[in-house]
Amino acid sequence: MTEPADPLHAPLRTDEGRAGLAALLAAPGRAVVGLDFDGTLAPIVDDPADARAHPAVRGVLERLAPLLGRLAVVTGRPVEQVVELAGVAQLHRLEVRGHYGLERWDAAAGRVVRPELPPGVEQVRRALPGLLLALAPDAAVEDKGASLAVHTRRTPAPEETFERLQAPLAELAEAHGLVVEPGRFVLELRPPGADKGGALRALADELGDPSAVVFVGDDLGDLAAFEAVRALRAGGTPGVVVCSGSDEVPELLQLADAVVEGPAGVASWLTALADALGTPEHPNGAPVPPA
Ligand SMILES: O=P(O)(O)OC[C@H]1O[C@H](O[C@H]2O[C@H](CO)[C@@H](O)[C@H](O)[C@H]2O)[C@H](O)[C@@H](O)[C@@H]1O
Repeated sequence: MTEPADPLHAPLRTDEGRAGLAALLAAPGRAVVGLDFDGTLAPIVDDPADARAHPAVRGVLERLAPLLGRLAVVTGRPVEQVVELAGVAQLHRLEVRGHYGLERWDAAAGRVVRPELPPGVEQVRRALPGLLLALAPDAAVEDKGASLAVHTRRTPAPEETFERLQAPLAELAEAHGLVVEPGRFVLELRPPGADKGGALRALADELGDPSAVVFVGDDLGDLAAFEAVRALRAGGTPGVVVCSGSDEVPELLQLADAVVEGPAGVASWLTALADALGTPEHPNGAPVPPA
């Protein structure tokens, strides 16, 4: 496939999205950019432990972080895991919000800030093996500390197993004060009270009067952030919603201002953004790497 002439603007198909990008380019130092991890920065793989950021991601985050008001990975994973899988441990000014905004990396203190977990997490941890043994013994549990994710991708019938587990896992979660977060062949039982929309709004509030708010995501758990961008737009803050497109979550495609082709497309779009911010109109542009 040939690259579009203007890879930054070409994917945008709405006037609101174009206005959001223009506002970001006009004042990048007051812009917020939030990025999901799995399926957006990292290609989807069968085993969550094998997920790694697309090879171009670390470099482009390094270029963008000093140019933007806030650049953050907003993920359903624990903070430390994403810092490791994205290879961004030393990355100055990159923020990471984990567990759908429940926890955050405090770079200054060098530690993760997280609230005390509700007892329901431990109760579900104990009850889950018995329930899965009866209903879907080949489903895999990813214990994320603050939540338990049940994956069906590696079962012989991923979709069917996912559907079979939906109601019983919702009941189990509810009985212990948790909620179910559905995703790409995953049902995650997690504490209530946080979502990616809240995490994105918190980043915008902390910055104060952002010039633009952008979110890039691929999955149902990103919808709250998509909605937050729309709500901010309704309140007068320009914004852009970008979907990392996949056949697995077609419902997101119509909800975005731009659709790019998975994590490779996201990396190219972010690179085009970094390139645009590195032009003479933006004297604070990215440093030129040594030859
Ligand atoms: O908010 P995210 O950063 O997108 O995290 C959401 C879930 O992503 C992971 O699962 C997904 O990616 C796996 C690795 O590619 C894949 O095997 C799985 O099918 C996907 O659902 C992660 O394992 C979950 O814990 C996250 O909640």
